[in-house]
Amino acid sequence: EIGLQYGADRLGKRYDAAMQKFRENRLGAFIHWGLYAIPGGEWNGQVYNGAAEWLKSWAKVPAEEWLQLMKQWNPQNFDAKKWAKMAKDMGVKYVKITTKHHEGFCLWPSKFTEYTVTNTPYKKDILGELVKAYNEVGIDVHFYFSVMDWSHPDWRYSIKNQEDEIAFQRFLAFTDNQLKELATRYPTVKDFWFDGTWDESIKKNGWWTAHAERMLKELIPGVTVNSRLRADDYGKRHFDSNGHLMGDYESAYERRLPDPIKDLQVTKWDWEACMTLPENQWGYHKDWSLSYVKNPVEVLERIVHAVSMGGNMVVNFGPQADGDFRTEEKEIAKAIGKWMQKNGECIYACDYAGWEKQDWEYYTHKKNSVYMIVFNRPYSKQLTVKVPKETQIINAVLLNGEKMKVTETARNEYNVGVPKQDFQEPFVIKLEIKSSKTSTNKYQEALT
Ligand SMILES: Cc1ccc([C@@H]2N[C@@H](C)[C@@H](O)[C@H]2O)cc1
Repeated sequence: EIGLQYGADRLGKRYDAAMQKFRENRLGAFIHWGLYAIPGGEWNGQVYNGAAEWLKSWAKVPAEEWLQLMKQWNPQNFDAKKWAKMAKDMGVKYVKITTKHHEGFCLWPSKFTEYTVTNTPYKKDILGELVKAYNEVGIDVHFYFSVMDWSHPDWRYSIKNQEDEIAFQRFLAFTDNQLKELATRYPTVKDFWFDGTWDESIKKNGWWTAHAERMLKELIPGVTVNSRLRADDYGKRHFDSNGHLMGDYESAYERRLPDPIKDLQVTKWDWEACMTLPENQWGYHKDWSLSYVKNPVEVLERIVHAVSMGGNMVVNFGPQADGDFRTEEKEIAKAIGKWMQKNGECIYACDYAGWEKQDWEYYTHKKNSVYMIVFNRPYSKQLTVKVPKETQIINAVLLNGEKMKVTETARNEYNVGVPKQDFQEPFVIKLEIKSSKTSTNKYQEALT
C-alpha cells in the first residue's frame, strides 16, 4: 500500500449506533428545492429538457441574473408539517434536503453569503422548519451540500495560476464556514451528502475533503459523510489510491444500480443509491411529459434491488416554487407508503442474503429470516430457491400469514409455491431457515 495523508480514515464498515441507524433506515427521500423550482425548466420562453436544477447552465444565464429569482422566492403553500406527514406516510426513515445546490442559494439564513432565504420575500429559515418538522415525526434529516457554488466569485473549476490558488483557498474557507454553520445551527442532522466535488480544483485539494469530514465528525459525533466528498492525496475519488472506500458509504449510484450478479462487491461496504421519478429531473420541471416517469412498482423494484444488495435507496422529490408537491409525486409517495405499510419488514433493517438471485427477483435477510420479494409471478406457479450449502428452509409464509408449499427439488434446491390470489402487486414470502449439517446423499450428480 502507498502512504496517504488524505486517504480512507477507517477500513471496513462502521458498526456504531449512528451508522447502524443509517443502515437500518434503508429507505429515504431526497428533496431538491431551490430557485430552479421557479422557472421549472423554462427560460425566456424556451423549455429545456435537461435536468431543471441545471437550467442556469443549459440557458447560459449569468449568476447575477439567475439570482434575481430570489425576488420571487415566496412559497406561500409551504407547510413543513405537511411535508413531514407526506414523508411519514410514504414510510421513509430519513429525508435528504438540498441546503445549497450548485446555484448557491441557501435554504438557511447563512451569514457568509447574501444569497439566502433571509433576503427573499419569504424571509424565514426553511431548513430550520424542515429539520424540526421531520425530527418531530421521528424522521432523520440528512443535508445535501453542493461544494461547487456558481454564485461565488472565488469558485474555480481548475487551478491555472497563483490567482486561482488564492481565490480557491478563500472559497474553501467560505465553505468551511457554511459547514460549521450548518453543523452548529442544526445539531440533530445525521448525515452530510456532498455533491459538486468532481472538478480539478477539488481533486487538487484532497487535504480539504479529508479536513471537512474530520471537522464535521468533531462537531457532530456519529454524523455520516458520503464518499463523493472525498479525494485523496492524488485526486483519487470515492476509493483512495489503495482501493479503500473513503467516507462512511459509497455514493456513486445515482440513477443507476449495481448488477445483482456481476457487482456483488458492493455487499462488502455500505452504500446508498438515489433515483429520480422522471428519467433525469431532480428539481421541479413543469413538463414531465418530456421523459418516462416511473410507476410505483418500478420505484419499489429499485428500492428492493438496493436493499437486496445491502444498500439504501433515496427517492427524489422536486417541490414546486409555491411549496406544494405536484400530484404525480404525491400519488407515488402514497402508493409506496401503502406497500411499505404491508411489507416494510422486508426492507427496514434488512440486508444482503447472499443467495443466488432468481428471475422472480429479490431476497433480503434479517436475523434468521430470508424474505422473497416477488416482482415476476412465474407461469410454472413455482418459485425456484437455491440455498447455500447446509441451509434448510423450515417454512414459508406470506406476510399475511398464509402458508406456502415448500418442495425440495434437488440438492440445495426448493420450489416455493405462489399464493393462489394474484395481488396485482409485488408480494413477500418470509422463509424461516436453519443451517443443517446433515447432507443426505440421495442426490446423484450426472457423470458426463
Ligand atoms: C452531471 C451531473 C452533475 C450534477 C448532478 C446533481 N447530482 C444529483 C444528486 C442532483 O443534485 C444533480 O443536480 C447530476 C449530474
